[in-house]
Amino acid sequence: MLPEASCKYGYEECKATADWLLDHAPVQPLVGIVCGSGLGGLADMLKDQKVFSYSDIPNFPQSTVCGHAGRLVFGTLKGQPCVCMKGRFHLYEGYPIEKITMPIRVFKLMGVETVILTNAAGGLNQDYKVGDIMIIKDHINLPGFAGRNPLCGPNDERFGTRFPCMSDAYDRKLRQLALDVGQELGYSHFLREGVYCVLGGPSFETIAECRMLNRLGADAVGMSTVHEVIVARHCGMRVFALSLISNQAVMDYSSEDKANHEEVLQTGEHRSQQLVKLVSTIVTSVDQHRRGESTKSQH
Ligand SMILES: O=P(O)(O)O[C@@H]1C[C@H](O)[C@@H](CO)O1
Ligand code: HPA
Repeated sequence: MLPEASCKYGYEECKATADWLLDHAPVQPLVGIVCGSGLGGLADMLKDQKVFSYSDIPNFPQSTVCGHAGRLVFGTLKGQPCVCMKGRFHLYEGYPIEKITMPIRVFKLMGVETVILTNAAGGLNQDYKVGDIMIIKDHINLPGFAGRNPLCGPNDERFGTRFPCMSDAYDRKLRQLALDVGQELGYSHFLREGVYCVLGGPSFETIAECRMLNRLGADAVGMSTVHEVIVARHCGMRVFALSLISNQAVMDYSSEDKANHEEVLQTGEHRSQQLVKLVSTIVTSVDQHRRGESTKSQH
């Protein structure tokens, strides 16, 4: 008998949701995008959209956070079929961890091969500025240290192996592609590569916590993404993730700065155009990349 939590958002529920969406969606997506706080504008880049409210999708959780609209958008980007979550779920909303990550498994069951995740994060690295975009090269799953991992519970082999590797979580080729694309677009001066640390939230970090996280090797701190990444890698999807440095984490006792959600949303608005351009160019290049790879493998 399986523990109750693992049955509620298990394979059958994810499959039912994926099948329902595929029945109603205009395209079968190959790329899945998750929009971070204030970054919902990313969904607007899709053409020929079909939009679903989360409340109309069977088994889907509901968004409760300002800056997360709660809509799933299907469409194409230069012919590449995509699905975009305009609104994600966080631990602090009170959802069980397997519910937060359920949409990622739905992506997989719809045929998504590459997942692109975005978030807003506080900058811990003293060289970072507000408005920088950090390509995530690795993460620290701090709740995981205390046993909060979305893969806890019985493992369903239909999704993946019991003990997935995470040292290669963030696809190296996609990271390089993003750096190349960023350079071509003239974004190198605000493009970084670093380590993202997830905390449970919803309270922002204390000064001592920020100092500790920075010493542990984190460049940015946030409240999402890592759980989705773990689930996406478990079921074999390629992952690329970006943090928008929406605020400087407060590291100094003489500082008067205070982290707040309004600033997070504002920075999202300011960088929205460049973020959309960067992600859309990456998505289009992912397709060329994929075609190139499959052409190569045929020879
Ligand atoms: O969904 P993300 O990680 O972008 O949202 C961040 C973390 C909190 O939800 C919120 C704090 O302002 O933004
Ligand atoms: N801390 C945690 N999460 C965040 C922050 C932060 O400073 N900014 C945006 N999301």
